[in-house]
Amino acid sequence: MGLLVNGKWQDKWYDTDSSKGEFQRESAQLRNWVTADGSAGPSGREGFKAQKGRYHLYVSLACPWAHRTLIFRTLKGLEDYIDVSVVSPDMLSQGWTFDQAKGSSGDSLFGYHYMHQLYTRNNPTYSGRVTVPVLWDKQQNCIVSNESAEIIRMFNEAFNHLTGNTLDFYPEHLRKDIDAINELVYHGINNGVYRTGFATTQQAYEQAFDTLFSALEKVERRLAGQRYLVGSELTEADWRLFTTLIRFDAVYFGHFKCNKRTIESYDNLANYLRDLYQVKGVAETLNMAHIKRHYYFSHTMINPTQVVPKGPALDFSRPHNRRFMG
Ligand SMILES: N[C@@H](CCC(=O)N[C@@H](CS)C(=O)NCC(=O)O)C(=O)O
Repeated sequence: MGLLVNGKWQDKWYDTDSSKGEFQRESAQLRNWVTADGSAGPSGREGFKAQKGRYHLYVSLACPWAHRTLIFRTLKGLEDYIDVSVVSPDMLSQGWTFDQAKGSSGDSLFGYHYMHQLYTRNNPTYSGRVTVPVLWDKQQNCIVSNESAEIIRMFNEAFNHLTGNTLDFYPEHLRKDIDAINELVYHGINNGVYRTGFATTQQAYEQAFDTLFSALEKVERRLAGQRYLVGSELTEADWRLFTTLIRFDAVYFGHFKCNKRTIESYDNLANYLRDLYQVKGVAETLNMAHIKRHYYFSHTMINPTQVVPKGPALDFSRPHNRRFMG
């Protein structure tokens, strides 16, 4: 695990000394947008027009942020438009690798060994963490974006005129509600599990833990009266929550010490999770072996033996009770 400093790779764990043991996530730096006509998006520069075969998505199947982009690629029918390379679940001294002997598909564009090579191809003096997902532009030979929250918005609409798929997970009339629930879910839950698991003082851990479970309990109550987070329509807010929930009992509960309750023990959350998992195409985006291997094997400061647990037994294909809800 490490980062680039002026284009040079350094093997370094997160610094929590200067923040009283708190894990602070670095903001994504590469923020251009693919748009239908190539005009600039909400940030970054213009010149990234939606075209078949032009963009390549780099993901880890273990990573909840990358998982969002894979789900959107599937739900928006983009498989033939955007191809994918998958890194190995092990993220050790060189960061993400394309080790085919260890579960990676290989880097199908450049045959690189390491993800950091892609970042320095984009910018030879890059400084920052080398994260997935990454959306790459084959035409301009550069990174479009390394921010999953924005990549899913691009997938949601930029290619509609090419694919004819007009499913909308960020509809105009629900945007305010979606933005509001995203805030709670991001800080409390998506990033909350990391803040809990990567805390290096008791106080930072307990604070993150309490924030996490209070957010989960809020969501549990909300889901008592409605099928999805903002009502009866399935939106991006649900998919953003889903990728954390699906990893929770297998990884965050034990490895990140998020162990007040399992998701299985919350009636609404457990049924809701199965409901989302059973949406057509979604189960195929889940790779529990990569998930467990990544966290337990890569975070050697949390789990120095690198032993990966066999359990728990989980079955997300069991029936759920949410079909007839409003
Ligand atoms: N803001 C980014 C965060 C992505 C992220 O943190 N990905 C993790 C994998 S789960 C990563 O690549 N971490 C490597 C590191 O922090 O060095 C996004 O949502 O796209």
